[in-house]
Amino acid sequence: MSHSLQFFIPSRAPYLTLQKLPATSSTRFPVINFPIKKHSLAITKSLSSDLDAASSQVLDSGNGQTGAAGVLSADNVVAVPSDSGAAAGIDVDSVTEAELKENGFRSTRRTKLICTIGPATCGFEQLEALAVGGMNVARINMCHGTREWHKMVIERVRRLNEEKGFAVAIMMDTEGSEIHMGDLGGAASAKAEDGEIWTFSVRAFGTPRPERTINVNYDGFAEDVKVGDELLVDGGMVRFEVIEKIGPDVKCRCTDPGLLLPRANLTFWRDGSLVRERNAMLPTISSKDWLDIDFGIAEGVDFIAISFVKSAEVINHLKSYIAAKSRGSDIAVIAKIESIDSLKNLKEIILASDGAMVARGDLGAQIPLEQVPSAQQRIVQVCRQLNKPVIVASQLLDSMIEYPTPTRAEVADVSEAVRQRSDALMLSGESAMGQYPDKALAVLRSVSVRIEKWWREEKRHEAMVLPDVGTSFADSISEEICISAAKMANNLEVDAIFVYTKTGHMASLLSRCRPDCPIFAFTTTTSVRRRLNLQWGLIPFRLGFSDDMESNLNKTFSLLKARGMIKSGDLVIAVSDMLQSIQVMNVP
Ligand SMILES: Nc1ncnc2c1ncn2[C@@H]1O[C@H](COP(=O)(O)OP(=O)(O)OP(=O)(O)O)[C@@H](O)[C@H]1O
Ligand SMILES: CC(=O)C(=O)O
Ligand SMILES: [K+]
Ligand SMILES: [Mg+2]
Repeated sequence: MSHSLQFFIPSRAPYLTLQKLPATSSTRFPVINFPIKKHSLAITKSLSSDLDAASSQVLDSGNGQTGAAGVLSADNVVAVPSDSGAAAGIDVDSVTEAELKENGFRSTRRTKLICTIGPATCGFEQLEALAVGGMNVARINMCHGTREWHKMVIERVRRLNEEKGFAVAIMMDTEGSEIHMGDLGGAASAKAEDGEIWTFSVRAFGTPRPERTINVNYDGFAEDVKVGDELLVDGGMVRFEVIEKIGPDVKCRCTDPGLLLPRANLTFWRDGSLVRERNAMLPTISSKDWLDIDFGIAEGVDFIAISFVKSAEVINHLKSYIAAKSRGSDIAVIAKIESIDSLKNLKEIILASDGAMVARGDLGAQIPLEQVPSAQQRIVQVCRQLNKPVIVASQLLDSMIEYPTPTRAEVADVSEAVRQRSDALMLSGESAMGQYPDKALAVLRSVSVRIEKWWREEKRHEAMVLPDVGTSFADSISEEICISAAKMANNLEVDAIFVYTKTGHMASLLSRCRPDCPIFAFTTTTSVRRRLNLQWGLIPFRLGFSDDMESNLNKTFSLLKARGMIKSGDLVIAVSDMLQSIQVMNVP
């Protein structure tokens, strides 16, 4: 039985027709017992076949989606030659593969994990252990380390991806030009004791650094502070009171002792509020940041995270700079929300960006700590509504820098970020210089999987209204398709949603709906695949596909079945951004 429906489409989209799928589709992919079979609609965009039909037949899967029971060791990871055997051209990391085989679709982790790379994790084997443990994105912080060191880390992550089939993305995080201390002349830390007098100065001190002296990067420092001000290091980890100013030198008495770390952030407070005199005029992107950004573009990093964003203009400026400098490449810009100004201009900053980070470390030094949780919730919500990935960062498992188990409060904090359905969680010091980077990652992984499962079982999804984010009618169609597909997936309890997407946009629209099942995102380039690895619920694969959905599905089914990653009878919903349709089918 073949039906054809003609729909009147307004003249703004004359190329759209709405038709029923040919009977062959449902014959090939029988949708047993589901009325949807008979009403499977396809909205066909006839100008869509710009696909490279000859694109490669390689299939890569996402990495490290380890389930609750999915304990995998590094030696499980095998590089599969891409020209081997029946399932020709499959190249897949064994972490995802083993997980799908052993635990099925439902147990895959939806929340993505970011690890800051530092001295504790920069070796090839250490990076590999993180990838096996579920790292989706490796972050390098330009506040620390040399150019050579950053280059080495990028090369190692790349090699890991090439040799083992991972899709670990690289995020470069700029230093920004807020006020911070110097690098302590090479010392790892310095201890400030109660009542000690320290000198903070814009003067650069020689080596060895004189006792109890700290260099400050902001020229206006001595002019802007006043006697009686409170000086907070890293948002209050150590506190000083300003007692005297002598030219460029500011003498301070330690009132809350603690460890000073290299390049720690400095804020000063007067009468209970943050002082932002001329430092409010500091550029968001310093001259050093621009050099780092050039380096990031040249190295082809996947994300550039901009520290201390104050307005949307700086994001727009950077995006056009990247577009001019790196024609064709698509580096995503992540706005770090860590200042009062960024909270004030939140919506427009997020609209201009490709994603945002709740950078709670510095944010907690700029607003009262008790306001950080509500700010986090607001940022996560705005990002979800505007369809931008959001990262919750800093101090998630801070005690694990020193101890092998987290505190109960830390587990509760991680759970809350997962329950808010943020896209990604980030480790900072825990993975950069802590003693238990793998254990910290394992805690993020197991808490994520557990809380996601609990939340699905409870079916306590916030009924979030997802506003239109696109600007064209075609965009609205994509959004409606994704919202409907996600809803159908929940109601029909399907095993997975498949999305065929060249730019990744349809995949992100599906991710925004936070459906109960995982989303297999098939895309043609490794760079889009890596970028999708930041987004909630997406398992990104690279696959050469054509504009013929039936052959794409056939190919995908046989490739995945040959690897044991799906099986006959699994119920799947498929959407694509070429043929705009929703298909429901059992795997043949
Ligand atoms: N590349 C590196 N080399 C040495 N130490 C590093 C490196 N990256 C991070 N660290 C250490 O890990 C700690 C936490 O890392 P993190 O990236 O959170 O830095 P941060 O200084 O707190 O700045 P930010 O506000 O940008 O996050 C740092 O304070 C530093 O001691
Ligand atoms: C990550 C970061 O920059 C912060 O929390 O301040
Ligand atoms: K930074
Ligand atoms: Mg910060």
